[in-house]
Amino acid sequence: MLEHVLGAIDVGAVVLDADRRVVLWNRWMAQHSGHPPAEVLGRDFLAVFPDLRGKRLDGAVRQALRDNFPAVLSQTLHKAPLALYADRAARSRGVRMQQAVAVTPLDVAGAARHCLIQVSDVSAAVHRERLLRDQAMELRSQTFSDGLTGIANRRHFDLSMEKEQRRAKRTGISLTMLMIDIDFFKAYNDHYGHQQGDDTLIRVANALAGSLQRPLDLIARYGGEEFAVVLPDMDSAGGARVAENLRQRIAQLAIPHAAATGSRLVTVSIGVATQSPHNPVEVVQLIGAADRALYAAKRCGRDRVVIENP
Ligand SMILES: Nc1nc2c(ncn2[C@@H]2O[C@H](COP(=O)(O)OP(=O)(O)OP(=O)(O)O)[C@@H](O)[C@H]2O)c(=O)[nH]1
Repeated sequence: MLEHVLGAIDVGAVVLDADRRVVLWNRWMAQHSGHPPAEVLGRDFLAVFPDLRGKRLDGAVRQALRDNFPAVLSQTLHKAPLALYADRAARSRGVRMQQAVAVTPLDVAGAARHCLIQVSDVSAAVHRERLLRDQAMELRSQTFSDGLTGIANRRHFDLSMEKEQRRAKRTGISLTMLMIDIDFFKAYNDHYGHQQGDDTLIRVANALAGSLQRPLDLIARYGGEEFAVVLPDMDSAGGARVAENLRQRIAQLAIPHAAATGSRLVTVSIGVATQSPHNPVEVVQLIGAADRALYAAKRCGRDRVVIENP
C-alpha cells in the first residue's frame, strides 16, 4: 500500500541514509529526473545531482542528517535546485521545473538518522505570480500615465508637485513650474479634425518630454491641450531658459496651423512660476502664479514665455 501511495503522489519523495545514499526514489522522481530507481538506489545523492555540491540544498541535507534540522528552501531564492523537468520537451530545451523543496530528518529505528526530501512542482504558481506582478505593474503605469500621449497624467503631476515642493522647502532649494498651452487649438481641431488634433497633441507632448534634461524634471498632461512641468532645484532665470527652449522646440516642429494668426504654425504659450528658498508658498499658489503667467502670455499675443512670481 505504501509503495502504491508513494508511486501515486504528485510530489517527488527521496529518502537518503546517513551516508547520503539514496534508499527511496519514488515514481515522480524517476519521471521528472529521467533516472529510474535502479539507476540511483544506493548511489550518493550528489553523484546523481553533481551540480548541487556546495549549494543550499546540499547544506540542508547535511544539517538534517547531522543536526536533526528540517529546512524549507525559499522558492524565490532557489527556483530550480534539482535537474528536474516537466516533460521531455522541457528537458531538451533545458528548462528546469520550478521547485519547492523541503528536507526533513527521519529517525529510523535501529539505524543512523536518514532524511526525506520532498519536491513539488510550483511552475504554475510561479507563472501565475509573474503574470499578476506584470499586471500590477501595467495597472500602476496606467494609473500614472496619460492614455493618449503616454507622458505623466494629472494625478502623477499632483503627487510629484507635492513631493518636490516639500523637498524644496526642507532642503532650501528653488522649485520652478511651467504651465504650457497650445495656441488656438480649438481652431486647429475645427480646421484639421479631432484625429489630427490628437496626433499633434502626441507630437507636442513627445517634443516637450524629449527636451527636458534632468532626471527629476517631470512633464505631465495637465488637461486637454495643457501641459505642466515640474523643475526641481531650478531658479526663475533657469526656468525661463528652459521655457524659452521648449517654446522654440515646438515652433521648430513647424506643424502647419492654417487657422492660427502670425506664423501659421503650431505654437505654445508658457507661464513660469518659481518658489524660491526665501519665499516658500503653497502648491496652489505656485500653480496659480504659473496659470496667471500663462494667461498673460496668451493676452500678450501667444507663442511666448511670461514669468510671474507667486
Ligand atoms: N484633439 C483633441 N483636442 C482636445 C483634446 N483635449 C482638449 N482638446 C481641445 O482643445 C481645445 C482648447 O480650446 P481653448 O481652451 O478654447 O483654447 P485654444 O483654442 O487653444 O485657444 P488659446 O488657448 O486661447 O490659444 C478645445 O477645442 C478642446 O476640444 C484632445 O485630447 N484631443
